Amino acid sequence: MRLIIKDNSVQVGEYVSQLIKKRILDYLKQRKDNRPFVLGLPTGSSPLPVYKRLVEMHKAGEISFQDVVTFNMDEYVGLDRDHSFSYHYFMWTNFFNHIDIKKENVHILNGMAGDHVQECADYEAKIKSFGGIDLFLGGMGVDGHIAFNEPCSSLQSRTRIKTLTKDTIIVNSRFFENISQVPTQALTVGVGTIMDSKEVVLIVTGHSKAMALYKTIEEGVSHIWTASAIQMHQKAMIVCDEDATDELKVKTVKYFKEVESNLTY
Ligand SMILES: N[C@@H]1[C@@H](O)[C@H](O)[C@@H](COP(=O)(O)O)O[C@@H]1O
Repeated sequence: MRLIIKDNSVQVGEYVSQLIKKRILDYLKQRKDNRPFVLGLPTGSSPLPVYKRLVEMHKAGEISFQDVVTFNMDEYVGLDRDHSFSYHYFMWTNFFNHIDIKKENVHILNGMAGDHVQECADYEAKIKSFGGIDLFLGGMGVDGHIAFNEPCSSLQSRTRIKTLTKDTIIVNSRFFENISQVPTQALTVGVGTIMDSKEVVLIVTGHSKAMALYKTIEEGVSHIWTASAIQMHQKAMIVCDEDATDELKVKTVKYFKEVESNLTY
């Protein structure tokens, strides 16, 4: 696993957006067929600086998303796609409406699906039909969850419905007008779905994520801190800010800074 430590969330956003741009351009340059680049995406406050920079890069003519297919991590159950608190709405407002992605290339779980089991099975099949995800970008909950894989999720889980913990409902209530509006369930890709991606990149910013980052990096793989599963991934990277390293050992921080001073993307 690589750990990239930046001074603040804006620098994290810059690094991750440059990385995504490079991965897409490199892929399209060397591909031998018409298969698009397949990108997994999160919601939340952590990826916002990344979306902002990618939009700027697109507007500056540095990158096109015409040959990119996306799969979002999760969606609340019971919220219509036009609902202003839905992840559909979040993604279109903050990202997709401002780039040249084809509408049919955007995939987000339908939290209003009558048959959740079928919806989730179809989502997994759709990912497979594109040859899997090339890069899954993610965030991390304060309890170390990845997507909506709450503590005690199977580390081999696939896309399914999950009941949210009280902690997650409280933390996510900041996006709603009041806590009673926060849905109690979500559809989410599984830890196994994320682990199947060719590359995983997690954004972790702010002091509130320090314990989760420590558990993910310095302690063992555990279904309690589901992001820790990425210790088992062959190509995983965490990009964090200084505040998120507050619980890490000084020697861990020094080691990763030294390693990264000799590497580029
Ligand atoms: N399901 C999402 C996660 O995918 C996200 O990583 C997490 C952290 O969000 P934030 O980046 O706002 O801290 O929140 C939610 O629970």
